[in-house]
Amino acid sequence: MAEHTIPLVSLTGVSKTFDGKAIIDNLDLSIYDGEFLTILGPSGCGKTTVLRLLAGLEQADGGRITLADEDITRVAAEHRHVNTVFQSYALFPHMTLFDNVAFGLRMQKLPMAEIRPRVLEALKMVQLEQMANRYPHQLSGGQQQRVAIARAVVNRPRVLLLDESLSALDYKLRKQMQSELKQLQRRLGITFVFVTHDQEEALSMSDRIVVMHAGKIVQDGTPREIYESPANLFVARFIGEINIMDGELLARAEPAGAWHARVEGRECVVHSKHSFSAGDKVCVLLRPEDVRMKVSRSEGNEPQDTTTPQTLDSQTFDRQTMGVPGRIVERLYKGATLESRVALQSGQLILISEFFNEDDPDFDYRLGQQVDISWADSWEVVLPYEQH
Ligand SMILES: Nc1ncnc2c1ncn2[C@@H]1O[C@H](COP(=O)(O)OP(=O)(O)OP(=O)(O)O)[C@@H](O)[C@H]1O
Repeated sequence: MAEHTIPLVSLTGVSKTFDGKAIIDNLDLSIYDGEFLTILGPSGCGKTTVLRLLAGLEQADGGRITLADEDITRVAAEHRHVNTVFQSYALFPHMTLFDNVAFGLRMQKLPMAEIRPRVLEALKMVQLEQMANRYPHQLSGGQQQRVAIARAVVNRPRVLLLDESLSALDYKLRKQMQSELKQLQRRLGITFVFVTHDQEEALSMSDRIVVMHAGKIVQDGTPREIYESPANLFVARFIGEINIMDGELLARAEPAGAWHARVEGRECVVHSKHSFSAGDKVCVLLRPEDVRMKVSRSEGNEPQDTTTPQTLDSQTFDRQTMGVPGRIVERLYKGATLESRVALQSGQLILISEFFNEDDPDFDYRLGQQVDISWADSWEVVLPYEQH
C-alpha cells in the first residue's frame, strides 16, 4: 500500500450545530494526499455533515479547515478544489454524457477548444468515451455513476468527495463498482473521501477508515487495524460479527502485555495493548473465525473421540489452559463456511465460523454436542469492561 504522509486537508477543532444540537463536536481529522479515506458510521452520526463542511456546502460554527495549507474555512464551495459525487448522481436527463460532463466547464466559460479534450479525457478515465453521445437513461446504474465521477474529475479537483455513492446500486453492480472505484482512484491519484454506513464496503476499498459515532471520531486506522484491533465495543460491533466475553485479569504474565485471566470462568492467558491492573474487569473480544471448537473432554467424551474435527490445531488449543465449555445450539451452512452457535454455561452465545473441510468427514458437529471453545493464541482483543 502506498504511504500517504502529507496532509492535504486538515480539519482542526471543527464543530457544527443544527437547531442547538452539536452534530459535529470538536473534530480533528487529517486527510492525506492521494489516499482513499472512508468515513464510516451509523445513520445520523454526522458523516454527510463532515463531507458538506469539506465541500463548503455547510459553514463550520467553530474550528478551521485547510486545503494544501490554505485556510478554506470561509471559502465558497465553488472556489474550493473539491468536488462531490452525491448518492443520486444528479445527471441532467436531457443532456448527453458529453454535455453532462462539459456542464461545469461551460459555466466557467472556458473555450470549446479546451472543454472538448478535457471532457473526452474524463470520459476515457471512466471508460465511457464510446458513449459520449448517449443520454443518462440509456445507461446502467453503474455507468451513470461513472458519468457522475467523470463530471467531478473533469474539474481536476484535489479532493473528490463521494457520499454513499454506491448505495443506489444492486448488490452485484455495487461489488463491481467498489473494485472499479478503487482502481479509478489509484489511476487518477486524486484523494477520495468516501462516506458509507456499509462496513464491508469500507473494509474492501479504503486505505484508511475513520469510524464516527455521535459526531466524534471513535477510531482512525487501516481497514485491518479497525477490524482486528477495534478501539471499543462500538467499533467492534459496527465492523462485522464479534463475540464479547466477560473476563477478569488475575496477574501479569510474560511477555509484557500478557495476563493470567479468568474468562467466562476459565483460566487462560490473554494479551492486550491497553494498560491494566490486576483485578480489572475486561471484555474479551473474538471474531467468529478466530474461535476454535473441540469436542469436550470434560463431558464424558473421549479426548480422541472420532468426531473430534481433524481441522483443529491442537497445539493452539493446548496453549490455553483449558477451553470454555459449551453446547452447540445452532448450525448454519454458509457454503464455504460452517457457522455454529455455542451456548456457554453462563448463557452467553458464541458464534464460530469455520472453513468447510471436505476431506474431513468428521468436520460436521451435531446439534447439542458438548464442546470446549478456545481461540488462536493472542488473537483476542482485550478492552476495559463495558456493559454489553
Ligand atoms: N440542515 C440540517 N438541519 C438540521 N439538522 C440537520 C441538517 N443536516 C443534518 N442534520 C442532522 O444532523 C445529524 C447528522 O446528519 P448527517 O446527514 O451528517 O448524518 P449521516 O451520518 O450522514 O447519516 P446518513 O448515513 O443517514 O446519511 C442528523 O441527526 C441530521 O438530522
